[in-house]
Amino acid sequence: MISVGVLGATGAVGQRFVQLLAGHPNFELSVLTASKRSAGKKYRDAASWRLEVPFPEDVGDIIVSDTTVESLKKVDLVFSALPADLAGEVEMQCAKAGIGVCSNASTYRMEPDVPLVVPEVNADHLGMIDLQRDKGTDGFIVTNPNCSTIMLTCSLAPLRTFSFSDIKVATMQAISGAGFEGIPGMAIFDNLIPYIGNEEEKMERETLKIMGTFDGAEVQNAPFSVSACCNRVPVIDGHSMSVWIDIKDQVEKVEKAFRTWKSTLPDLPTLPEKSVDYIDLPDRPQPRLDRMKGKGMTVSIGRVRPGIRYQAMGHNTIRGAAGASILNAEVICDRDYL
Ligand SMILES: NC(=O)C1=CN([C@@H]2O[C@H](COP(=O)(O)OP(=O)(O)OC[C@H]3O[C@@H](n4cnc5c(N)ncnc54)[C@H](OP(=O)(O)O)[C@@H]3O)[C@@H](O)[C@H]2O)C=CC1
Ligand SMILES: N[C@@H](CC(=O)OP(=O)(O)O)C(=O)O
Repeated sequence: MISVGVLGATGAVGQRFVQLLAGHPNFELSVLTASKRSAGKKYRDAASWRLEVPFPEDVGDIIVSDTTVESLKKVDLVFSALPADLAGEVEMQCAKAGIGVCSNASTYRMEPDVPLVVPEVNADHLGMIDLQRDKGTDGFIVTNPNCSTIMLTCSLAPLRTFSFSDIKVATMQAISGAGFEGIPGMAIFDNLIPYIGNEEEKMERETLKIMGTFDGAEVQNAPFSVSACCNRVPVIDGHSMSVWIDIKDQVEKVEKAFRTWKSTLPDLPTLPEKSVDYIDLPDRPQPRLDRMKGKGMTVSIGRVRPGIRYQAMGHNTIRGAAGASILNAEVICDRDYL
């Protein structure tokens, strides 16, 4: 078993990590960190448990630690669910201390030697870990993308064999994406907020890095353009998006690609049977009905129409955050980087 820690374990993504890691066949949860407000308390008292699944009693007595590298001496790998403005320093200290870091935070995503990985799309970018090691880092930092970017890039994986140059996307994002204390009920109930700070820019730049080619030294960005409009809607979990991609006159072939595409990854505990699932119904995918498909790791696709236009949806704190990071870690172990 590999001993692991979760940074920011009491938050919306942190609780998902704890849920998904409790009982994981390869990772043993041994350290949970949060702010000074929570440090020193038992996890069951520090985390106000807000997920729809029962609290994992086995980890309830772990004493929450301060988020410092000293607290993490007994772990080999940490999953980071820290706010981006706090993640940078401690993640780098961990990597330098020989600990592997799989991070949700946006801090290092665009660094040239940091892999930004959706394993079904660009697992080969993990080769950037060698670049970090060449510079003397004993551990590593591997990041997963912004939650909406993960849904978009998963949906693009089956379309790589087509020729296209322009993608437009309009998102409808769940409120859990802003964290537990992120959006007051009075702001979102009976409403839509047509702005999520920096989200459009992140979707536009991260997609090009993920879909780009890594030659062993650097990533050449993908040669297409992405234009995003991001909206917050009163859904608890599940980011939806309408996508326009300039593939001409090939509706049936695109639909077939969505139905038949399979990733080439080996069997891994968090890899769903279908990373992309095409639903042949006129009013799907819907967050409430489809977000838990593949234990929350499947991106559902529907409504392929001429243009090409289609709809995509996935669970933002599982496929879009904690589950994505755990899958990255499983691939990292499978490739002997840890
Ligand atoms: N929510 C989502 O869908 C996604 C989130 N992310 C990213 O994941 C990260 C976490 O987001 P989310 O879980 O939503 O955020 P939350 O606000 O729900 O949780 C924040 C966590 O960070 C801890 N924390 C806050 N301040 C400090 C501090 N000064 N020192 C140490 N720990 C601190 C909190 O601990 P305490 O309880 O003690 O305050 C809590 O555990 C962010 O970087 C976010 O951008 C990425 C993809 C999707
Ligand atoms: N901004 C996303 C969640 C998030 O935190 O993304 P990022 O990790 O890119 O900041 C949302 O609100 O749904």
